[in-house]
Amino acid sequence: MYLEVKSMKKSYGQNESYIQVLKGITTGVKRGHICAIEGSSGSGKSTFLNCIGGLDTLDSGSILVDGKEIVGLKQNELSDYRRDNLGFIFQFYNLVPNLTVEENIQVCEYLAENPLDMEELLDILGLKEHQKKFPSQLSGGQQQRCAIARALIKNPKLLLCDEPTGALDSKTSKDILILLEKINKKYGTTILIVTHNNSIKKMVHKVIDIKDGQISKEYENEIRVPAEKLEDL
Ligand SMILES: Nc1ncnc2c1ncn2[C@@H]1O[C@H](COP(=O)(O)OP(=O)(O)OP(=O)(O)O)[C@@H](O)[C@H]1O
Repeated sequence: MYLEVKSMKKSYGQNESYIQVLKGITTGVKRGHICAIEGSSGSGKSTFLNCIGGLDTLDSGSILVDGKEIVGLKQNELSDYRRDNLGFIFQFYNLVPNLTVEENIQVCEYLAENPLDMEELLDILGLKEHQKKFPSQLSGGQQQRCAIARALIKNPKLLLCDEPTGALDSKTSKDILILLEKINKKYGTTILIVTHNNSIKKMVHKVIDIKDGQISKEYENEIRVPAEKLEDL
């Protein structure tokens, strides 16, 4: 297993506002797999992803990433972990508005020890002709491709995506999913995708269904549908 989560518990607030969000999640994702995390609104999907990404801390439990325990790391160790291992993609692209596409990606390139080739990445993501543009001059899909390029330039081993197609139309969503599939094949990136969309479940290696802070169902797909063939996105 590339990712191993054991008895993950997480709560927020105190007294009347206390809420136990994750109630002891134990699961794992194999190296190089794409995994969909699904569940109804408020079930704890983003919290689960944020804890794995070191953006939030657990109450108790363990998270092993490539055999390394990340629970209990100090802030600077967590920053190193995120910098060296992780890429993040969110529903809203979080690009820096006064930097061009190229510059938005370069910000992360400088932080990386072994960055991917910028030209190759721009080519794969269909961004070459847009590299000198600012985010406001791009469509939603183009902005998301830029956000993906920014997450990928450092060649992260683990890519965490929170509703990556949540703000996109069906055609653009498919393009983004085809790209994620391509990246997974080409670089062997392990990818976690939080999603509300039932179609995405068909293209992934594994599905984890979270209900009320617990895993209600998890399974591996024996046959995967290529992103290109997905319907109802
Ligand atoms: N920082 C926080 N402080 C207090 N409560 C929080 C915090 N973050 C999340 N929650 C609560 O935890 C619960 C789970 O939230 P989470 O965002 O993980 O759910 P989700 O399954 O990703 O939902 P959605 O699909 O709507 O994004 C919700 O009830 C939410 O209000």
